[in-house]
Amino acid sequence: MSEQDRLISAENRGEDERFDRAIRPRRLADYRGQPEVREQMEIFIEAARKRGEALDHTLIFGPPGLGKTTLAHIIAEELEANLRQTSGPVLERPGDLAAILTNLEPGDVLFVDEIHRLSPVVEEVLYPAMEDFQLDIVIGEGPAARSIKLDLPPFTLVGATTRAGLLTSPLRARFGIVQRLEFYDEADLAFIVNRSADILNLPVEEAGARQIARRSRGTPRVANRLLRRVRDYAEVRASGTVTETVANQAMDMLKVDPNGFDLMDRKLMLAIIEKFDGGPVGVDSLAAAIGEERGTIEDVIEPYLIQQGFMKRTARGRVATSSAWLHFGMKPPGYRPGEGEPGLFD
Ligand SMILES: Nc1ncnc2c1ncn2[C@@H]1O[C@H](COP(=O)(O)OP(=O)(O)OP(=O)(O)O)[C@@H](O)[C@H]1O
Ligand SMILES: [Mg+2]
Repeated sequence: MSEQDRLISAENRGEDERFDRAIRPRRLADYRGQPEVREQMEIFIEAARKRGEALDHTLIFGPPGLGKTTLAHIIAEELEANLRQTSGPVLERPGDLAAILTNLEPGDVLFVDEIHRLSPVVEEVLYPAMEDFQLDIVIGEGPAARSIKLDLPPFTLVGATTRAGLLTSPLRARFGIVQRLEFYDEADLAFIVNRSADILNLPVEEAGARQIARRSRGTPRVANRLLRRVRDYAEVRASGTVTETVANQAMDMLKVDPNGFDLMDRKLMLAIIEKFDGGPVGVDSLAAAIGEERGTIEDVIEPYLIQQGFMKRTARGRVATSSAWLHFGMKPPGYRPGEGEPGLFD
């Protein structure tokens, strides 16, 4: 199964985007969960507004589908500022960034998605722009080349990344506000499912919403995607209402298990257990063993498994925890009866 086909992949694609526009929260008050992030941003935004200044540059990081893009849009909305949007890989040359910067209005929010993928020459242009609202740029080539300095209006750079670790330290140091998004708990995901269902005019029973929330890998995008598939099932195989039974049947059919693990999660855990005796195994060997890219393992698959305690990252590599062995009905190495599920191997 490729990343494209992965039902609970947190990647964003076509159908999602249309649906996204309808259900994406637009104000901080509708941004569910992430209480610390919300409280801090409320204060920073209000303070900036009161002073009539641009908000400090803000870096948002966390695994895919947790709400980085959503939060960037909300920040602009709450500041009543224009949002200009671009991304690291799109800005190929310094001139691409210079063109955007010189068109900014005072107080604008410039959202740079995948900011860890900026090329070094483009990043150089960003440093003085962020720090002093100045643009240093070389025009022309050879002997005719000259360097010019331009003043920029005060603006807010909002950067988003799934990999804070890949940011260069000079870039990281230029963000006054750094927010890390966490996986969502079941109650928040159930709330998000109910809100989306309302917008879709889809009747969902509380227990049905709970089941979807439970199997969403802690990720709002996954919750919304599962809701859409469960809706299909409810309309074709049932009366159209998402009850607990309908939700469970639909998700069993989709092979999303009660922990929210899908085929990729299971493949990864099983590879560590069966091919590497439970680990530790280096991420590159693991990537080769399951035919996945290292980046996909690091960004998309393992953060949730680690957060749920099914996998560990150690200095010597990835390790499957006893929860992972037990999940597959296998006996973890060094397992003593009485730990984990009682009686299973007695
Ligand atoms: N806090 C939230 N409350 C309600 N819905 C949310 C929240 N965060 C995200 N969502 C929903 O989840 C979807 C995915 O969020 P978003 O696109 O912002 O994720 P992302 O972190 O930018 O992902 P990626 O890394 O793939 O760019 C959005 O369409 C939005 O509807
Ligand atoms: Mg995004």
